[in-house]
Amino acid sequence: MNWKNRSICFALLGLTVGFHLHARHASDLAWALLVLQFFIGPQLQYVHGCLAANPRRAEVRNMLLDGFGFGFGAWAAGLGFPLWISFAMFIATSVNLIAFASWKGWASALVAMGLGVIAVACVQPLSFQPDTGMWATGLCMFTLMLFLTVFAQDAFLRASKLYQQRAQTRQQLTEIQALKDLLAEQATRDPLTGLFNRRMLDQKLPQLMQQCATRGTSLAVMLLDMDRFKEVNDTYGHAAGDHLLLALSHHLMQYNRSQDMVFRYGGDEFLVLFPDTALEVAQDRAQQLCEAFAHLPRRLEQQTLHGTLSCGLASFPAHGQDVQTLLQHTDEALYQAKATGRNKVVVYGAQAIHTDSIVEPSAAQA
Ligand SMILES: Nc1nc2c(ncn2[C@@H]2O[C@H](COP(=O)(O)OP(=O)(O)OP(=O)(O)O)[C@@H](O)[C@H]2O)c(=O)[nH]1
Repeated sequence: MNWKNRSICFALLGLTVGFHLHARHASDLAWALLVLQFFIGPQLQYVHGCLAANPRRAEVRNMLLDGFGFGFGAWAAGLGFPLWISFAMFIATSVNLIAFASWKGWASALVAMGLGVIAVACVQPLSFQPDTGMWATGLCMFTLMLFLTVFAQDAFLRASKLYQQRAQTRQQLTEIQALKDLLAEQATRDPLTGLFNRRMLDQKLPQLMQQCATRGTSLAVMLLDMDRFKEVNDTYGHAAGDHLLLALSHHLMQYNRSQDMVFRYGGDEFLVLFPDTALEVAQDRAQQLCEAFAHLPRRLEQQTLHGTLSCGLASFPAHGQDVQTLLQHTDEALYQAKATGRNKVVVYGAQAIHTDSIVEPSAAQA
């Protein structure tokens, strides 16, 4: 309970006990104790709580002290257990401590109050005078009601805050998950073309090989490389080179069947996987793809860029039964295409086939 609510509830309880003391013509000592416990005490406890290294523990200590002090000890037992006052004090102490430590708190409230009774019993015989006057009873009921209301309101505010925090945490978790998904997606994509990168190839190729092996089909692997691409960069600049790379990636995606997968293998090299595809079919597709690309003029500002492609083809399981061998043989086929004049499709272990395309060099007419 906060300082304001605590001060008000204590003042009202002090007033209640005051009415009772007045009716009984209490001694000056009783009045002094009353002022000390109900009016000065909460302020001292507040200061103590603020200065404490562990405010929560200090608050529990304060409540136990309350239980001992105003509970059965100094007031309830000392005054002969006035019914309403004792009841209100017991409820207040119990509820406070239960809120902090559940049933353990309730037990400690009982112990604190019991010690209070024992303390009184040590100095005077215990008596039982349950009646209180109308004012004391009425004020006591009002105080108890106010205390419980304030307590419930406090609980409501804390629960609302907790609910809000949970909602925020859920929202943050959703955002973190979205970011994680985005990062995972970005980690598998080439930033320039948006195509899958080599990391993704490392995941997908073994899966597709396994899939084709299970189905008894073949997987064709095509490795493409732009011919004399360095000249494009050198002649027209890096941006023009990027432009051509993007054009090629769009072209590959257009020629792509839904089951095929296109990867940027690195630099000006692209790799296409044709699952469940016979080598001859893949070869035809490669042929068409390269020819179409070579005939496709791409305008960049004042220039028209042309590019031809060299292409190596290999097939699983015929040309390699593991990832490394298959890629190595595809690369060798591409190397052969380059070595034997570029602008052609070469199947691993077979004769090169010239692409019916424009004349090299690959780039450039204004
Ligand atoms: N514009 C651009 N150029 C790149 C990029 N990545 C690599 N390159 C360039 O691509 C060129 C690749 O050249 P190579 O494949 O080695 O040689 P080439 O000129 O294509 O000749 P051949 O392959 O033998 O026909 C290099 O000049 C790289 O700097 C890129 O993202 N953008």
